[in-house]
Amino acid sequence: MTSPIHVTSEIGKLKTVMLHRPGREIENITPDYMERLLFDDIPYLPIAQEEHDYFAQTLRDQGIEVLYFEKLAAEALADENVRHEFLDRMIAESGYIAGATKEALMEYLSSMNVQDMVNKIIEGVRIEDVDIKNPDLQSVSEDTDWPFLMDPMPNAYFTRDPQASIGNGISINRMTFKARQRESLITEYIIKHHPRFAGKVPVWRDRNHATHIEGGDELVLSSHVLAIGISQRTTADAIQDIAKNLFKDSNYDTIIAIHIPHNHAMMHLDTVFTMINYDQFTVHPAILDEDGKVDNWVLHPGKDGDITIEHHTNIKEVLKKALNKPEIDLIATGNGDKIVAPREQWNDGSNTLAIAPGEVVTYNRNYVSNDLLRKHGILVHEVRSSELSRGRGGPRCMSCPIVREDID
Ligand SMILES: NC(=[NH2+])NCCC[C@H](N)C(=O)O
Repeated sequence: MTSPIHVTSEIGKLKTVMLHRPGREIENITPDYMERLLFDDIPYLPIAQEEHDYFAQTLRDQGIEVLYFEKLAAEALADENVRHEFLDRMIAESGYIAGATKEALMEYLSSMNVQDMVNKIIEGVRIEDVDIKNPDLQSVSEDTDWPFLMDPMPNAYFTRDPQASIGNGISINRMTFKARQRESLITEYIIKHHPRFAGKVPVWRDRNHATHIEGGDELVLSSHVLAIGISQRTTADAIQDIAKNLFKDSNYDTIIAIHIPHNHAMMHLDTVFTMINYDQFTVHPAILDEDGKVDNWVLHPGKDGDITIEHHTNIKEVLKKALNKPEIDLIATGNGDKIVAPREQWNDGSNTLAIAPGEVVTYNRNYVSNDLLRKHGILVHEVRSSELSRGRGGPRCMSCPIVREDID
């Protein structure tokens, strides 16, 4: 059976992509909840939506099919039994396994049409939204300083992270912070129950794990090579685990695990390193030492399902070998300037979305990095970025490729 997912590189011509249009969840951020919700500021929703529509249109203008996460979710939940099971699990993961609050949430959400229900779950449910008829101890003793029964998911517009398309399959990710963990439950239902995907997509690793991995760390460099960040969000043991499955069941035989600083500004590998052409990458100089080196480990299949691991520091040499290229061009964010590089990286200057080899979508605010990309022969489509960038994610974070043309 042919899989509806096909992604064998970071750069092959993008054919289908999944986005989420930011909704009212963004208006459920306040200064007190910002940190817990992984935001540094509060975007102005109408402009964020305009900017997002502009991003989606930029992709459509290049002939790319744009699917929406929230729409796929509603379609996947069309069947009443599936919807009931989903609500049960979503409410449980939001903190209510049984009891009066759970029943009230069940009743409130199931009374809506499916799309409104999905949107409401992403938006977050406030205490006063539901009527708890027969209060129990949990419902009366809840922390009333926290206004939500179900937390908002303001990071949902970063569709890169809850899952990652790899070859013909997908990894459905156990995410690190509570603020994002329920996003991949929605992915699980899309993959299991949406007619486009159901029964057709191998799952390389599901979300039933204690170890974490996020799509921003999972880079598909070719039809058999991946780079995965060891980062604030992705643990070494999760990489080893997905490696085991991929080496057994897919064409992937090489994983370059790259160690990056564990902090909020560089939470994923794709905030500091992205592939933009057969032999060109963006890189934030802060991940490299003075000699341009960074700790990385190359994983290959060994004997009897084992994995071999080699330690390296010269990332250029590792990439040349893995991709079979005589040279690799690493393009420094903000041209490596002491001020410009961290400023533009903060606003996702390294977070480029390649839509074809040598053709990328970037935020317009990172003009130094954008000009440099052009000097290196890259075709750059700039998109608006005043509000979207406040969530600390750029065009790569805001998109989950579903189909790309092969490059090799
Ligand atoms: N692939 C990425 N770099 N995604 C960025 C996600 C940003 C989001 N605020 C978070 O902290 O999770």
